[in-house]
Amino acid sequence: MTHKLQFPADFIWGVATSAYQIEGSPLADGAAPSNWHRFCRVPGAVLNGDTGDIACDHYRRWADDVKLMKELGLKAYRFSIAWSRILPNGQGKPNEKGLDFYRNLVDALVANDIEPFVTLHHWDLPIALDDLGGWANRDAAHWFADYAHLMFRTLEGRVQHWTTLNEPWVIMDAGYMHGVHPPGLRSLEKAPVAAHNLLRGHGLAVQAFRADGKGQIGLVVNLEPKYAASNGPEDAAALARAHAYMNRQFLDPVFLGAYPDELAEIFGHDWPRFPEDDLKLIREPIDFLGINYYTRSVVRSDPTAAPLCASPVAQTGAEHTEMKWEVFPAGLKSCLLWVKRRYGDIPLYITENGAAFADPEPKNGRLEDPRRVDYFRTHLRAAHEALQQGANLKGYFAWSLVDNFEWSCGFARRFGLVHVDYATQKRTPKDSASFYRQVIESNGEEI
Ligand SMILES: OC[C@@H]1[C@@H](O)[C@H](O)[C@@H](O)c2[nH]c(CCc3ccccc3)c[n+]21
Repeated sequence: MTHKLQFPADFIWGVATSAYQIEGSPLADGAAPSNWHRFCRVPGAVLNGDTGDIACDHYRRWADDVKLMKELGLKAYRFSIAWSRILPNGQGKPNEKGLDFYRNLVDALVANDIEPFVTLHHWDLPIALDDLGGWANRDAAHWFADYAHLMFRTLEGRVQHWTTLNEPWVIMDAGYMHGVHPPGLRSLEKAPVAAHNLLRGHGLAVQAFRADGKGQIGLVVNLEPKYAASNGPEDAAALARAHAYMNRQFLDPVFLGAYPDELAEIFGHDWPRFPEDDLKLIREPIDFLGINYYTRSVVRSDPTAAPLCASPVAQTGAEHTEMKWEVFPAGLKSCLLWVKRRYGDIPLYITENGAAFADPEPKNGRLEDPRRVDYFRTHLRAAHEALQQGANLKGYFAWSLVDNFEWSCGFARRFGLVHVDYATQKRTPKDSASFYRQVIESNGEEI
């Protein structure tokens, strides 16, 4: 049964990808290795020892992939730029062939009336910078701002929507707290420093954009609404810590100019003293916020799970994706409304939303993925409800255009609207791609 949902006339419908997950050719045309190129080679770091060496071969197949986006009726395409193609040493002399790749991609998108939404950094840091301490080095903020400034000038006038960072929380939590992403650290001392430098880099890049960028600039965060496992005070306190650590840690400084108090409690004596001027820089106003939403979590107090002392409670009765994430569309609506209540009426984009399911193989050029169709349907309805209740939602980007390299899960998790046969690189649109094309054509009426 479809509902007649009305989205705003200028609502932007797109899909999202990221450089390391789809491009392949990591060392082509003067590019230097990234931290992920090296991390994939650490035994055990990635399932099945998969790497992004080929991925979806998008670096070579980009023109056909833009044609595919056109066929899918997409109005916008969110992608990231590989810093290590642009500045192989992370800083200094630009690599013209690296710049050419993104100039050509953006020109092809614009020629096909597909709006480019550019993410400057989606986790793949040049190894030269990783070797200088990466985001734990206070200079990282300046390396990032210089790279951003170069991209603003290079793509000036062709790109109207920029975002600085994709999910600084994941860079900090996975890379510096749990060591499951590069640089593979488990350091209570370095994690908050890295988070802070990510935010400083964001602030400096926004300042550089204000100086001579064109268009709009924002930040992309992952939000995961937290629900207490019980009404008890311990679970309420655990909820507050988990919510502060994942959802407020980056948005409070950007929009309110201060870190959540819970972070000092969580990190204890490892929580640094940050200069007031840093917080002023981080608060440089942005034009929009990108929200990546996938699931919620139910948390309980767990004194054995230091430093957060909050652990997730499995929702055994609920539907889950292949990532073991609960399917919980209501969480998307609550996220959007929470941001408006807490931070004001900043324009919002859902910059990622999607699901990995155990898809069948394509048959006669078709692939039935009813669970993914249902995931998109229920989440688009939730987004529409948020709109009706006042969310300043401007657009939606499905994750992802194609099956791709899912970080530590390698190619074993498929999020694509389009199936990729990695042996042949053949693309096959799934039923969810047809569903999404109808959603776009009807501007949300056919959901
Ligand atoms: O896991 C699916 C996608 C990734 O492929 C994207 O690169 C990344 O932006 C992204 N973020 C999230 C939600 C946050 C998260 C990241 C990693 C692991 C668990 C949760 C899900 N995803």
